[in-house]
Amino acid sequence: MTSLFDPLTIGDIQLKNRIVMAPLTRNRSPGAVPNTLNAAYYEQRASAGLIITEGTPITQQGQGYADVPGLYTPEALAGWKQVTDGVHRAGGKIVVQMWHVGRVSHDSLQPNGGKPVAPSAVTAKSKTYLVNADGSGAFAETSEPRALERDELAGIVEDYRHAARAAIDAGFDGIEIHAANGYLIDQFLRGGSNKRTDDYGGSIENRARFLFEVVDAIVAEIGAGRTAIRISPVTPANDAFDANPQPLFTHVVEGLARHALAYIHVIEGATGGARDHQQGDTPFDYAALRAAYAAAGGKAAWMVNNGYNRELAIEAVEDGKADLVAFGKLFISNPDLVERLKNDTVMNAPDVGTFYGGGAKGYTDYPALENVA
Ligand SMILES: C=C(C(=O)O)c1ccccc1
Repeated sequence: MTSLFDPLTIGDIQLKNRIVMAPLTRNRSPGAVPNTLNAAYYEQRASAGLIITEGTPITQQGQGYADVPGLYTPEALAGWKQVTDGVHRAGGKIVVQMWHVGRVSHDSLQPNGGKPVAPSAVTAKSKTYLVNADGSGAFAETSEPRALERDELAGIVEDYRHAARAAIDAGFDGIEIHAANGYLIDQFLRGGSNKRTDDYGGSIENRARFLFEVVDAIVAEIGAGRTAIRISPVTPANDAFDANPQPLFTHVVEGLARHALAYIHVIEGATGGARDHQQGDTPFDYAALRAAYAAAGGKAAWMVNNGYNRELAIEAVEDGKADLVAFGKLFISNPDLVERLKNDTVMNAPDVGTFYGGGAKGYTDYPALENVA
């Protein structure tokens, strides 16, 4: 029987276990440049089978929150090289989550203070995180976006391709395309945010077109075995909504089956919330989604996330419902989570007040077991 603690090869990447550090925004990279504190934080967690970095914007246009690390300047790429070197020295594997926030942004973060971009000029009922002149951080209403012109889309696909190449050159073992949580790619997918009347809007096929163009470009650049994707079929995060998610995401995974990707990462339910959250008339059927992916020839590892504890995670892998389980908050407060799960030991409780912004407090100062008196 397969165990959560067994090794696994996903695409071109060999993992020592099936426990994944989920992408976690922490807003601790001023100037969008990863720093030595970030490197220490990730290195502390290198016992994970796989680390997925926090969301990392591919361009300034794709930046929606203050002090998140980018993937688009030489300084940031040098900073990421520090991170990947440290994780590899500690025996870990790490992929970067490539992020374009679309409408979930603020004019003050955009090039020349312009409007954020989106499939349509529909403002997200959401907030983003800004850092004030005095260094204090605060959440602010997202700005009204402008609709992307059709002839701008190829340029953004090129930005994803270019960033994927830069990520591999910075030492990452692969990349995860952020297609979840109401950000740009998800905005194209969902009917609530995509009101386009061209061939990128309307039908499910049209709304998924941009996603597949991004996936195809990245696979062509770095190979399918280093490419993965995160989706969130029913999350309401960042005002994401679609009235009929099952056929929409069935079409998405059937299209993804064309490539031998490393993994498919699925957020079950509302991100950070109820696992049984529902959008549309019927509960979402995750088993049917995976079955549709397999029926279309998909062979990538299946990663699940949201609200998993030790028991649920062990059961999901043993029952064959998942190949990998991603943990978020538990990895924030337990750098040695793998050991704690393996030995079923006590866990450090996460300090919600230090999730976003700040320094070492609530970031690199959580004790590992050997440091617990
Ligand atoms: C990248 C994020 C996501 O995927 O939801 C995020 C951004 C800000 C705060 C929490 C999470």
